[in-house]
Amino acid sequence: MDRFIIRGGKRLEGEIEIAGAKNSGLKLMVAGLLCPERLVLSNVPQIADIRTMCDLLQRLGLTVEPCGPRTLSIGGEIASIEAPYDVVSKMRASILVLGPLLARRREARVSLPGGCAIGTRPVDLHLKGLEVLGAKIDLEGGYINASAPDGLKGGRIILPFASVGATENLLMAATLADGRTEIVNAAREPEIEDLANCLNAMGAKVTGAGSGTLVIEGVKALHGAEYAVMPDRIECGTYACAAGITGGDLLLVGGRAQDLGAVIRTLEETGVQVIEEARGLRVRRTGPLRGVDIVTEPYPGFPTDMQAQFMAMLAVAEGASTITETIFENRFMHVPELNRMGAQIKPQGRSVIIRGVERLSGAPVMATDLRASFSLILAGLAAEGETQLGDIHHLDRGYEGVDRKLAACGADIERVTLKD
Ligand SMILES: CC(=O)N[C@H]1[C@@H](OP(=O)(O)OP(=O)(O)OC[C@H]2O[C@@H](n3ccc(=O)[nH]c3=O)[C@H](O)[C@@H]2O)O[C@H](CO)[C@@H](O)[C@@H]1O
Ligand SMILES: C=C(OP(=O)(O)O)C(=O)O
Repeated sequence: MDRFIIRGGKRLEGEIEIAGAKNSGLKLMVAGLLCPERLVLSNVPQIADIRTMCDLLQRLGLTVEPCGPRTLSIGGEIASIEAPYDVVSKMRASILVLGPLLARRREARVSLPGGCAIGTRPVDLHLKGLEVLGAKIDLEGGYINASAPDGLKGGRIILPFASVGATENLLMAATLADGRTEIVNAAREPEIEDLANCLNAMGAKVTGAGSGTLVIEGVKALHGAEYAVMPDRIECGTYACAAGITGGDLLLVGGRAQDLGAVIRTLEETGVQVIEEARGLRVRRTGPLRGVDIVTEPYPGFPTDMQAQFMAMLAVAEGASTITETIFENRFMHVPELNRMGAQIKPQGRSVIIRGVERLSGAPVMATDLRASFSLILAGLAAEGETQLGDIHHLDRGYEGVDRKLAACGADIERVTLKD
């Protein structure tokens, strides 16, 4: 079991290369199911979730091969329509194979993903939307059995909540449906636009990405394409918090302000400067950190995936802050761990009240999910003394080379492997 040992108190300065987005790359890989020709994806991050998706696509019969630095070639025929429990339980994004399998093979058997550390995370909106497109769905033995013997038919789907995953599943399914599909109240996250652009490069007819209403004119077949995964806006926001909490100065190479509006506004409110440069975003802090109030919302609001990282930063800001989490019902698992490091954070229902403290102190802490893990690293970077972070497999799911990237900018962090 690996863990990180962080000795805090170092100011970060230098450059960090932002990787391709986990939350886009995974979906673009799934799009490879929509045609037998090669989909060549570049700027794919080197993280555990991408390896899990390689495994799942291979189990479905596709060939997934590296063909250059950070480049994957995906192709071949679907040989199995079953996404088994052991993969889906590792990574919830596996549910996204449901729509493409139905579109291509007219049947699919996908394990129900179940909840995780941040919430119950049902998939009812995915299933209801596929029913509008003509699929018949049965749940049995923990599996979704779906079929559309006459093929999927275009339809008008109104999502009661702008779910990212449901939008992506339905969008992919609709590309090969017969006729026109409209997805109303579609999610507007930049990753949806990335997926729509990739699907269009494969011959799909998708318009309206980013507007809240997606219109998809079904086509008979898609073809191979080459596409570059967008930069990871959450990784970029996370390292921006590392500059903020350490009073540092980082150039986040490849970071794009266009995807980070609410995050940048909030950084500036806390006293962290963000400057767009030709190669990316420069983030620095020279004055004090100030408390702010944050409410997580669907894009273009403040992202839930940045909530834990801001909480670490606000734990050492001047004055009081509040954070209200509206997307997931249980995304405060990092609170007790931050409090063990000396933070003063009080949960109250869906909100927390944070009273900024002058300093945190290093402690052994455990990660509970991906972003919570990084909030503990951020706290460790600012704390006095040594922080030991265990359970870092959560972090490996979505962040590439954390110790390498941080150490290159002056952090005292090492990854150690403990023998049992
Ligand atoms: C792999 C990936 O891209 N993950 C992201 C994706 O997750 P994911 O696609 O799971 O997020 P959703 O937008 O679907 O979920 C948001 C909320 O809607 C609820 N819901 C969702 C679907 C459904 O059928 N029924 C239902 O009730 C969920 O339980 C959750 O409370 O978007 C989230 C919200 O920006 C991000 O935090 C995740 O990092
Ligand atoms: C919640 C996240 O991912 P997932 O949906 O894969 O659990 C995340 O990226 O913060």
